[in-house]
Amino acid sequence: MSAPITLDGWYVYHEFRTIRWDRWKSLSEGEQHFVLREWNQFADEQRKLQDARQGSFGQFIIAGSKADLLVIHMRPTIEELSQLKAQMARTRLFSLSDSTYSYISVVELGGYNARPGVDIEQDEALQARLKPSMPTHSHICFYPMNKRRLGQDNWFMLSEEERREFMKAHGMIGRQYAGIVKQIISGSVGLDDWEWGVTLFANDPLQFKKLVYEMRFDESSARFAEFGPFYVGHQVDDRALGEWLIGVPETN
Ligand code: VOV
Repeated sequence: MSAPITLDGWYVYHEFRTIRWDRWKSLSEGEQHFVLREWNQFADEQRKLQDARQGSFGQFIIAGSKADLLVIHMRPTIEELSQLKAQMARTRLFSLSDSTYSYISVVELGGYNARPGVDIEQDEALQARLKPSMPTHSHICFYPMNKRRLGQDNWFMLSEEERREFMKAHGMIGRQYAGIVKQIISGSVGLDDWEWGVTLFANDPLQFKKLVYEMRFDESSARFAEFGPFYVGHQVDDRALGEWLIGVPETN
């Protein structure tokens, strides 16, 4: 039994934050705008790097009370992610918030995606999947997961053929959501507490529920999947982030 070959791309850093609302509310409006301007400047630098294909960046507001904000960075190295952590820690927005969860992983594709005779580095379509720009869909869903190792349901004891069959059925369900839900699967064995990070993007958050529910009935999930905490939210530009933090007067 040997581990399947994977294609690994950029490292991924999910950082979840909760705002210290008491401290935020104690700032004057001018101070709040200053905090936002500083953050927007940082975000702008990240978007420029993304445009130059040197990394990937997204900012999201998370629903529910597990977190308020999610920032995602992708970079070629772990060191760059640690640099970004320190850079963000130096911003006032991060001084006014606490980390509630973070996740480190690396974008992962099945080895069979490599085309025979084609250099992976020269395969533009593959490179775009291994080093993805942040999808522009309005909504995001993130959760970490494991494949079970329990008695008869031990994913890692299956033969290559069995695993391939399971993943084929899994992929068939996923394909029905082409153009509706985009997935970034990142491997985290040896990097973080779970084996994979699942980051889904869609313009209609109900499609997350439909897809994940459908997959629950598929054998690869029904028998083998174990899940960590789920997060759902929406992607924000700088203006929407500012309005969410400062509060906009209701119009009626
Ligand atoms: C948008 C939907 C979608 C699509 C099209 C899709 C397709 C595919 C394909 C073709 C492949 C095979 C490897 C490769 O070629 O990349 C995978 C691989 C994988 N997936 Fe997936 N997946 C989706 C979506 C999707 C979801 C929603 C989940 C969470 C499962 C659930 O129950 O909540 C998931 C998980 C995974 C995982 C953990 C792996 C790696 C497992 C391993 O052992 O290697 N995935 N996935």
